[in-house]
Amino acid sequence: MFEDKCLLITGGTGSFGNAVLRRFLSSAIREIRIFSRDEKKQDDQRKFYNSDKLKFYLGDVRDYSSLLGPMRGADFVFHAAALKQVPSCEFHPMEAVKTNVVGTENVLEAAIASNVRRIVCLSTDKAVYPINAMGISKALMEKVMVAKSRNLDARSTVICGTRYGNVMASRGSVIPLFVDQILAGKPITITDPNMTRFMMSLGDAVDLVLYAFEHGDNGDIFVQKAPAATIEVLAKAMVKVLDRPNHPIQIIGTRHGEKLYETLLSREERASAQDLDLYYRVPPDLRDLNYTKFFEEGETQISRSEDYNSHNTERLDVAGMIKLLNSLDYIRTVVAGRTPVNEG
Ligand SMILES: O=c1ccn([C@@H]2O[C@H](COP(=O)(O)OP(=O)(O)O[C@H]3O[C@H](CO)[C@@H](O)[C@H](O)[C@H]3O)[C@@H](O)[C@H]2O)c(=O)[nH]1
Repeated sequence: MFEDKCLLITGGTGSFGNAVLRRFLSSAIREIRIFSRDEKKQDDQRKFYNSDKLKFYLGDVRDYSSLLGPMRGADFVFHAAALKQVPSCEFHPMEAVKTNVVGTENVLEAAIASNVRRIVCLSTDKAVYPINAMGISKALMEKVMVAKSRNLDARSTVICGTRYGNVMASRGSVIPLFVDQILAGKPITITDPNMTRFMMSLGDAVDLVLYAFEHGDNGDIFVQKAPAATIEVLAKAMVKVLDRPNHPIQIIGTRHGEKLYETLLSREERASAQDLDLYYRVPPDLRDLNYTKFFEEGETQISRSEDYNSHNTERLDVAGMIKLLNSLDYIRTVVAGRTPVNEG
């Protein structure tokens, strides 16, 4: 579907943008536009990929006018630009609102005005039952996405979204941290041994977004069914994979804004979601804008439903976690004694 087409990636210098480039640059796509505010990272990308298909646009999603040039003539948009660090959003919540909420509205308005055919917005499991400013701003981003998609004619523009969980071995995340601790001979720091997280690779995340591009209707949100593991299982698997079975483990307690488990689908969403084997598709709430039904009609199906979270999904044991870790390029590189490059 991307043959001879132009794709714009907002936040294109991030881990997701790079994963898309690795997947797409040798395809029949005509042009990939990278939109970001990071001049230095754009320069690095330009040198690293050295491809005529790549075009760079400096700008910020907060600035509507900076989006107009790159949108003109684009067929598809991946909207990946976001503030996604939990602590920084916690301390600067309005910055999260400006980038994640207002920025998304700007991207969608600019895309609609330019007749972009399909837009996929990236969200996170932290947007479901959110407890921190990052998750709250992403939840609102999803609402903006669904509201904007409401009156669109699908023959001109389709806007949909994806949510994914922790990307294994992404920059700054727990797997590279544990590797550094093990290699430096320092104890592995575990927050809470019983805390669970979904385990997805960067490749899974790209597959999910591509699926949304091909199959999404206006307002849909797609979620990948993923296994989960406790942090204790992850730590035990890591010391085995790195062949340090007796490495010390220290429990440090839960960090600020952190949940015991993450949720990919709320109870309501799971009740209405379409099960697509590998994925769930959550259709938009299309109740009429008159609001009457909102107050008068409940749904018994929701009362019987349960959310989809990292506590009740398929649970990996140590052997299963080891297998998954060994499938990551990052881990294979570490085990081979070479300098690893993060998955994202
Ligand atoms: O020293 C540590 C650090 C983390 N963890 C646990 O490991 C899991 C995953 O942690 P991490 O890889 O830091 O991911 P999250 O905190 O879930 O979220 C990270 O990944 C998100 C998605 O990319 C970003 O939005 C967040 O800012 C970033 O903190 C959690 O259960 C943590 O409690 C530990 O046990 N010990």
